[in-house]
Amino acid sequence: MYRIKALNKISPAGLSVLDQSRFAVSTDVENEDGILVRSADMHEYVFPENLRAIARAGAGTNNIPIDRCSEAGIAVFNTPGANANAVKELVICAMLLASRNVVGGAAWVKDQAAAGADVEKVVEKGKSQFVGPEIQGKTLGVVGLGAIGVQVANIATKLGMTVWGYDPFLSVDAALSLSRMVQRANDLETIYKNCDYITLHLPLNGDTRGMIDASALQMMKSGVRLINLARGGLVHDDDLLQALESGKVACYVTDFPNNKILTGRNVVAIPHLGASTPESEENCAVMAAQQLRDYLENGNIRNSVNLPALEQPWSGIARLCIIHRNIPGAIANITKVLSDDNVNVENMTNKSKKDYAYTVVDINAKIRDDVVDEIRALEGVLRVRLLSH
Ligand SMILES: NC(=O)C1=CN([C@@H]2O[C@H](COP(=O)(O)OP(=O)(O)OC[C@H]3O[C@@H](n4cnc5c(N)ncnc54)[C@H](O)[C@@H]3O)[C@@H](O)[C@H]2O)C=CC1
Ligand SMILES: O=C(O)CCC(=O)C(=O)O
Repeated sequence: MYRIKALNKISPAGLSVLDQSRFAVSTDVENEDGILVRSADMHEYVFPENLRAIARAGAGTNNIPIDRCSEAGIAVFNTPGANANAVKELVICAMLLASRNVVGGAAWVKDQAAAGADVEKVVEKGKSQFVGPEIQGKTLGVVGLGAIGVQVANIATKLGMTVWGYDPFLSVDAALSLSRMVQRANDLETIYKNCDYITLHLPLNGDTRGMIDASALQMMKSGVRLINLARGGLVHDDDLLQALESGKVACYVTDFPNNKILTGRNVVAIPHLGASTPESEENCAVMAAQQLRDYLENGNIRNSVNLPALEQPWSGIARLCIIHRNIPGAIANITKVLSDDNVNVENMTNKSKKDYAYTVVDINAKIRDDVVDEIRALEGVLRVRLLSH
């Protein structure tokens, strides 16, 4: 029985992937084998000895200490694309909210009613203060052309916008999905200087933290509208507050409000609702649970952010799953331990991702615990699991 801890509310459709006869899922299980998580901050999380995998039902993994997981031989999964449509739809909404001051207008109407005014009369008099431009004919800059950015860029062309996209690491899949109407920018400056609307769709990491700072804002068009449904940390709050105050930024719509940014003028704050649709929550939960199950039961890896993709059909009665450093001699050392003990390898796959590698070995005979321990003790080996079929 595998023990799975859910650190956030996970859609029941996802939980149903984990058959109750083999998986015990709860919020308070101890020494868990796997974790299902959405946005819970895991940076201070103490890993129990048994923990083998963390599945993030969502895209961003900045809430998970990836390096610490890798060193502990814990696979981290996410669910690329599973919530992209939900975010795309909210970005369209955000662009309109950034333009038409629906939020300000709606609050004003309620205030009028509360103050005893005849609302039908005052709306016609007062509405001019909420005038805002159309998005058709304007220029949109999309920073990050992954699962979400591509969808946003493509649909914006259909809304009559001129669209620029920037992504220095554009994947082949994303390039193939991107509309030919979207112009590729070679640098951020092109986006900053040319766009009336800028929307962020890239991960928060050491390179991107605080990228929207005074120097970036200075390059932008006066009255630019900034949409951030990616992560709050991409923006330097103090610099943005100044730009809002001066009117350089006409509106900032964020899915990641904090107390500081909420003090700014023309800030539309959404409580992290980008992926909060039943469809997206279900997609993410199902995908995360399937990946977690396949890893725990079969050692297969799909959509891991710290380990290579590897899927091997079973061809023996037992399977060794070895996470190790990506160093010369690692595979030779493993096969030597096996051959010294007369263990015949039926099938074997090795894949690497940056500093880490993963080797799956199928064998058709029982293997002694001390042989597994010998592999565990090899230089660079981080985690060994023995699965049976
Ligand atoms: N508000 C919400 O509820 C949600 C927010 N997100 C956020 O949106 C981000 C993007 O999500 P997806 O599109 O699904 O991820 P993705 O991984 O498919 O796309 C991210 C893209 O950003 C690009 N990128 C990386 N560094 C870059 C840089 N320095 N400059 C420009 N592009 C760069 C990558 O090459 C990749 O194409 C996530 O990392 C997450 O932080 C994602 C889903 C829901
Ligand atoms: O689970 C959620 O609601 C957060 C989604 C998100 O931010 C992500 O997928 O990166």
